[in-house]
Amino acid sequence: MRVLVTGGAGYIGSVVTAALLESGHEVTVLDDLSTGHEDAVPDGARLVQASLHDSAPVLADVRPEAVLHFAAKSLVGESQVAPELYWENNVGGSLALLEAMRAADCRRIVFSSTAAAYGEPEEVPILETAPTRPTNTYGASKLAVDAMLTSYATAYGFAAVSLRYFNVGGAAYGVGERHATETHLIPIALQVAAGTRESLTVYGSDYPTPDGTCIRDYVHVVDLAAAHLLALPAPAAGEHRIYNLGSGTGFSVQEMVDAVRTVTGHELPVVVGDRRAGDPARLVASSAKIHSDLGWAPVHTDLTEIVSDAWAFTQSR
Ligand SMILES: NC(=O)c1ccc[n+]([C@@H]2O[C@H](COP(=O)([O-])OP(=O)(O)OC[C@H]3O[C@@H](n4cnc5c(N)ncnc54)[C@H](O)[C@@H]3O)[C@@H](O)[C@H]2O)c1
Ligand SMILES: O=c1ccn([C@@H]2O[C@H](COP(=O)(O)OP(=O)(O)O[C@H]3O[C@H](CO)[C@H](O)[C@H](O)[C@H]3O)[C@@H](O)[C@H]2O)c(=O)[nH]1
Repeated sequence: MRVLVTGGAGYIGSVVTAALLESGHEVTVLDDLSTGHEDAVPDGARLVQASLHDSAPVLADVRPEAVLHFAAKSLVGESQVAPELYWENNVGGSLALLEAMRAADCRRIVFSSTAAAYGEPEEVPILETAPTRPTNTYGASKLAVDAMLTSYATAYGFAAVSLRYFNVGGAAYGVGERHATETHLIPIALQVAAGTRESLTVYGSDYPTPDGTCIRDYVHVVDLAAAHLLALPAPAAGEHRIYNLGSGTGFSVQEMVDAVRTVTGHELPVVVGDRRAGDPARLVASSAKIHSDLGWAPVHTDLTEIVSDAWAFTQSR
């Protein structure tokens, strides 16, 4: 297929671009390089540096058969203090993209949604039918785009899939997580191991979990890429599917610290700090739906493997 990947210079978008190229797809990346890197775009893909807001001429030129839409702002804390950036970029930008698709008669899309759409869960593992009550503007902006896709499927025959990622980790094809502003646990812990940061602050050790630290569901970016390839041709015209993507296993922050110590051999100084506002105690996905519909199952579920692959990337920089 001829595909357009928005956000293909970012962490997940660049890995999925490499996987698409490997499967024989023709890829154009649209990215404004606000948090991405030109050198992360895999060889073989064309980069057009543009914003989602200016995507119409790009769609008219490329005439893609499908769009994979990763481009977004995704810092939870920032979304709370500067919400306009999230409504403007994630919601306004996605609306501009959908309109550009409509004008170019491209009606197939896979969208990066998030576990943050659910907010504090009533039940774990989280099913797609769980209530969606985001606790931050980032999650709310992604949920708004999910709603947009449902209406574009109904009104305009879009074939759409929202993939709700849980915590993505690992690296592949020589690309990995690399942000000027880093908030995610694995890259921060690896910066400490690499000596570019002094210590890791664990946000709270008084949660109602076995070791008192938060539990998350870590999914390897390679498994995530495989899900995108399966999702791309799956929906019929007029259909909007929503799938969770996680490994189905929860690991605590403390277990992650232990894994990073094992993989890197670094003592990893840790400071126990206050809870971070809006962090649920336990987020674990049920990915049963995508398993039964598309046959997806995560393969790289070992925490050590996720951390090792991210560590190899960190060391390669
Ligand atoms: N990393 C995770 O654990 C995680 C979890 C759930 C969902 N997601 C979602 O997955 C997607 C990719 O996340 P990531 O971690 O790779 O982030 P990233 O910041 O590395 O990548 C996002 C890319 O989009 C580009 N971009 C942002 N706004 C743009 C705009 N208006 N026009 C054009 N390009 C723009 C950035 O330059 C960047 O290259 C995001 O939509 C994010 O919300 C990520
Ligand atoms: O320096 C840090 C960074 C994180 N954490 C903890 O580590 C866990 C993971 O935090 P991340 O920031 O790596 O990830 P989040 O769980 O906050 O966020 C992820 O899951 C969200 C769903 O709630 C969204 O999908 C979001 O896009 C995605 O990055 C949390 O318990 C957090 O409190 C620390 O203790 N110290």
